[in-house]
Amino acid sequence: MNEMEILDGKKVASALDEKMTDRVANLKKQNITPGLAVILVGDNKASSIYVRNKKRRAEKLGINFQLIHFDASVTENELLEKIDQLNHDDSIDGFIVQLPLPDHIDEDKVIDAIDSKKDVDGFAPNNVGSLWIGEPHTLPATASGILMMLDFYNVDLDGKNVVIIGRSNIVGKPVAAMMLAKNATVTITHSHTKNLSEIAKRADVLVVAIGQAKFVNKDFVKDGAVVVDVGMDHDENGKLCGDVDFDNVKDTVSMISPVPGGVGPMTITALVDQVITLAEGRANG
Ligand SMILES: NC(=O)C1=CN([C@@H]2O[C@H](COP(=O)(O)OP(=O)(O)OC[C@H]3O[C@@H](n4cnc5c(N)ncnc54)[C@H](OP(=O)(O)O)[C@@H]3O)[C@@H](O)[C@H]2O)C=CC1
Ligand SMILES: Nc1nc(=O)c2c([nH]1)NC[C@@H]1CN(c3ccc(C(=O)N[C@@H](CCC(=O)O)C(=O)O)cc3)C=[N+]21
Ligand SMILES: [Mg+2]
Repeated sequence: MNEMEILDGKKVASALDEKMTDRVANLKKQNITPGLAVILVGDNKASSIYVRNKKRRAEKLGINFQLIHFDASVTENELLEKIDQLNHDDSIDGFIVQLPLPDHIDEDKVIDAIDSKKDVDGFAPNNVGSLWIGEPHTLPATASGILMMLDFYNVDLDGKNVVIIGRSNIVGKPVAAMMLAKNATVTITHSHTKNLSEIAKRADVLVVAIGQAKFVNKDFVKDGAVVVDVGMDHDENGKLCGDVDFDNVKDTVSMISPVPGGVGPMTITALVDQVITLAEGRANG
């Protein structure tokens, strides 16, 4: 049995909050308050948790947080109008449109409408392009938060075999880009992947982002692997859980991020860090 270490996102987040609080205080001396807006459509569970925790953290750090909550029946045009307004609102440094959107709305069209300078999710096509070729303007928050967390625990990615399960634009692909930039050997897997557990078992670092409660068990995990669980799922009792069956793998892994208390708080840290950085850019004209 291994000595297992918890990748404690909550702890890392509070450690990094101190520095961010100082940066916000410095901005306020220059009469600048970082501004973050969030557009939420409908009431997706994972999205609602995200909104609640962002609001809490933004208020704690002294960031101006604005929630725009539309009913699921909102039209694409109403949404695009709101985006245009935020693009031109000087008090808002960055904003995000929470995904998924209802089926009657074209996600690509919505993302395209976001001014890439305010795109704190890093979703706009030119930000995605910059991420893959280097020197990105903004970084997708979840991927960025995962890298901050691994860095905090001194997990070196250079030369490591990384396997990512899930290829979404919001998690899987940006994690791949960022880990590739750290010289990891990256494999991206998805629902068409054959022999998934065998491939996953080759990973030194396994990142799971699929949205299937407790899907990954020890058949997928090499002895001593580092496991990052991105899932925000609910178990059969309606309790929040991840994509990884924590109890099943805990004696196999060397490190694992729990749900809750792992990647979630780090996503918020990365998002807020980015908003503060954009506000600092505004302060420096
Ligand atoms: N903590 C955080 O900060 C965040 C958490 N999340 C959570 O992470 C999870 C994933 O989110 P997201 O990336 O948006 O999900 P999506 O639904 O957009 O993508 C899921 C991906 O997983 C793949 N997949 C689904 N089932 C399987 C399977 N059985 N085997 C292999 N691959 C599979 C899909 O494959 P295919 O492409 O072939 O369909 C797809 O690529 C969710 O629980 C979500 O709530 C998301 C964002 C941030
Ligand atoms: N455009 C867009 N960008 C996103 O980054 C995005 C999105 N849409 N849609 C929804 C998902 C989900 N997501 C979460 C982030 C943090 C927590 C979080 O704070 N989790 C806490 C929950 C603790 C609790 O309050 O119970 C934790 O894991 O400890 C949850 C979910 C970001 N997402
Ligand atoms: Mg849609």
